[in-house]
Amino acid sequence: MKDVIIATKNRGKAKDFETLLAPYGVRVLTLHDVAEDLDVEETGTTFRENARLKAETVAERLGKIVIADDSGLAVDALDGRPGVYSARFSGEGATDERNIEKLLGELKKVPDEERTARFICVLAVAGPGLETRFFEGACEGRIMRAPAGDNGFGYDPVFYVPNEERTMAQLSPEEKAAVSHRGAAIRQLEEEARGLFGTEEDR
Ligand SMILES: O=c1nc[nH]c2c1ncn2[C@H]1C[C@H](O)[C@@H](COP(=O)(O)OP(=O)(O)OP(=O)(O)O)O1
Ligand SMILES: [Mg+2]
Repeated sequence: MKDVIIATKNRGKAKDFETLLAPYGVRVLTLHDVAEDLDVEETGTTFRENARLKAETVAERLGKIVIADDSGLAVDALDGRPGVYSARFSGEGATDERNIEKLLGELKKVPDEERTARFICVLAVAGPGLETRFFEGACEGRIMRAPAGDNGFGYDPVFYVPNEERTMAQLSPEEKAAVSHRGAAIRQLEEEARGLFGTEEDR
């Protein structure tokens, strides 16, 4: 079985990738499996810069092809915040719960029709002797007034997906894969980088 290395320590993200890559019959490995000690500082100011940092640092360490995901939530009423700072939105020791609390607090006075937002995902693929490539996806939605649903991770419980009439956390993993920013980015990658997960015959 072919291994695909994702340069992440986020287990929720890793689960998303397992669902997304299930059709390819590959095994998903994360930093927990291949380089637990490695902590890449996300010093960039764009998703692309941070995705590059994570992918290239880990690819260099391992001497293998690595995919990194840098993603986040852009809220229109907050001029695109928290954006690249989504994971650190509530400051030192941030958790998904605290980030959601801060977000709902900042949006308290924002009326329903102005609560539009999007999830953004940039994937970077790096490897020895390869020029790093990028693939992007987005998913449009609205920020709820209270969390709903137990699936997924991060801001999923407060991200309402209009077409599904549910929050991201109320979707099954397969349903999320079909509509998410991460799903869109993987489909871009699949289109432009055929062979990365093995040839048709390998599957
Ligand atoms: O599908 C998603 N559903 C809900 N929330 C999401 C999603 N995708 C990104 N997010 C949020 C979580 C975190 O607050 C930030 C990602 O930050 P980001 O630095 O890319 O990931 P991370 O620090 O959790 O793990 P790592 O850097 O090891 O991959 O955006
Ligand atoms: Mg991170």
